[in-house]
Amino acid sequence: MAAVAPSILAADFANLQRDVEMLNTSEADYIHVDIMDGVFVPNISFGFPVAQAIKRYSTKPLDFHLMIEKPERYLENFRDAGADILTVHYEACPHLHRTIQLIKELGMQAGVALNPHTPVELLSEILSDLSLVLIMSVNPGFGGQKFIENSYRKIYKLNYMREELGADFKIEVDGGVNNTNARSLVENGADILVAGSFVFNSSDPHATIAALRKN
Ligand SMILES: O=C(CO)[C@@H](O)[C@H](O)COP(=O)(O)O
Repeated sequence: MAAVAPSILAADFANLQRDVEMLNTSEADYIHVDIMDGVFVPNISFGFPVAQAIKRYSTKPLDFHLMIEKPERYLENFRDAGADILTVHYEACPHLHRTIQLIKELGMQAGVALNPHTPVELLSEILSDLSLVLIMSVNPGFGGQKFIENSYRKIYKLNYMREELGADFKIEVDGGVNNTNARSLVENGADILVAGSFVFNSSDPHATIAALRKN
């Protein structure tokens, strides 16, 4: 059984309260919140006021994915905005170990995301410190992109490393996730499926979330 984290990036922002409440009454395990700064990725999503509004209405744990340069500047702000899990990018953190420690000291679960070109082996020295590793299966910045097939291999390798270490971090996959690849992703070791357009563009998001969870 997979956990599902619908990505709020694909919601109708003019009806954000309605869409968050729709997720509250679904089987979603988390709400995935994408923060983009227009520097680390070529897109800007939203900032603290919108994140706080999501928190105000959500009854689900919030899983924040920071696609921003130097995320260590804002860890406390995201804790205050309601993050339960805070994921930073390997590629955006020169002092990743310190950033992870700070996230944990602030009482959040710490995650690290990897861009499609970044090998999972680069995390070997900090895997035991993490609650989550996020494998990007598209280049970050936009919803609705095509799934990158090499992601299966990365998840398989990361799952092998997890077993070797006896570690218990979760493996999350994000980008182009749908009902055609969800089963293979879980078979290769993914625990949490992030899905944006596949959930929000479906005619019955509740049924879509429930079906993804069955993988
Ligand atoms: O982080 C990102 C994109 O950078 C994702 O969370 C997307 O929002 C997923 O959207 P879909 O590919 O599922 O439409």
